[in-house]
Amino acid sequence: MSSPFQGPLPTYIVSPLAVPFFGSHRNQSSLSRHSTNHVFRVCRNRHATATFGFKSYNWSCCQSDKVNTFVEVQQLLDKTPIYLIGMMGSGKSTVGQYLATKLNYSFLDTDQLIESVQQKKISEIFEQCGENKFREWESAILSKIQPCLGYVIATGGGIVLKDSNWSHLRNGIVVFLDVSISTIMKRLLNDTTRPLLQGADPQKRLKEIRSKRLPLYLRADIHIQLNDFRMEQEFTEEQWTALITQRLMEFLTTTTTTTKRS
Ligand SMILES: Nc1ncnc2c1ncn2[C@@H]1O[C@H](COP(=O)(O)OP(=O)(O)OP(=O)(O)O)[C@@H](O)[C@H]1O
Ligand SMILES: O=C(O)C1=C[C@@H](O)[C@@H](O)[C@H](O)C1
Repeated sequence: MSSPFQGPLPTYIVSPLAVPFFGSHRNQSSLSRHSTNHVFRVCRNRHATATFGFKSYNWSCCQSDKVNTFVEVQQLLDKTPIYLIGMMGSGKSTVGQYLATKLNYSFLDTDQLIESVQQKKISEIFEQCGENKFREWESAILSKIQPCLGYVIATGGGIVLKDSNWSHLRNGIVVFLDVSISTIMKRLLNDTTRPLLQGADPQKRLKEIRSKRLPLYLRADIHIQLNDFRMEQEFTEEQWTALITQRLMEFLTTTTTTTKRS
């Protein structure tokens, strides 16, 4: 595979690379990971889940507990990276930046890194180099940034396609932002930057892509689906962030278990 890293790396790529590998030094109150058998053991004993139970969640309760929740989640996370996955237009970049700020994390976006390193827009890369080359560069970027403690990482919509990418994603907590096709269509109406949607029938294409990828997206640790709330209007970035934080809290505090991750 040819490397996308030609010449000096931008400083925001270099700094995360200096971060030591995540895992072995971590203590019992956070996450420990055994990369060989893909077992992810989470020690979860810090919280009463009932307080933040998914089903009983409501926004007024969230408002009063919000500050404490962000602090608690930060402590429990102990800088564990958070990878956002999902279809193009699901809001990974938009929500990811907001989430990072709230958790006192930094933010990276694999699409932006590829564009920055290649000095080309994604649409130009697809056109001039082809999708396969883009996927190679995407994997290379992911492997370079994978030890990023304290980062929220918005990934490209197709990152889930390669099995080898999952070995990197598994270094953190993987969150699937699941947004309906109609919402994506509304958001990306007239968008010209997503090369896979430039054909005659973008809605049909989105449906095809989603049904092919859904089993892969569902490998995430946390699945957040807008329809769970039967709401028709869009969630704001702030609401998404509160929701993700609440689901992270649940993930990190549920009774101690050993969970198989495929
Ligand atoms: N919660 C939201 N409410 C309304 N619009 C949103 C929301 N989140 C994102 N958007 C809009 O949807 C579009 C796509 O969002 P964004 O680029 O964050 O998606 P993405 O998942 O990172 O997409 P890609 O994988 O293609 O990079 C943007 O125009 C953004 O402003
Ligand atoms: O879903 C996809 O395959 C893509 C999503 C975007 O994030 C970009 O990575 C690119 O447009 C391809």
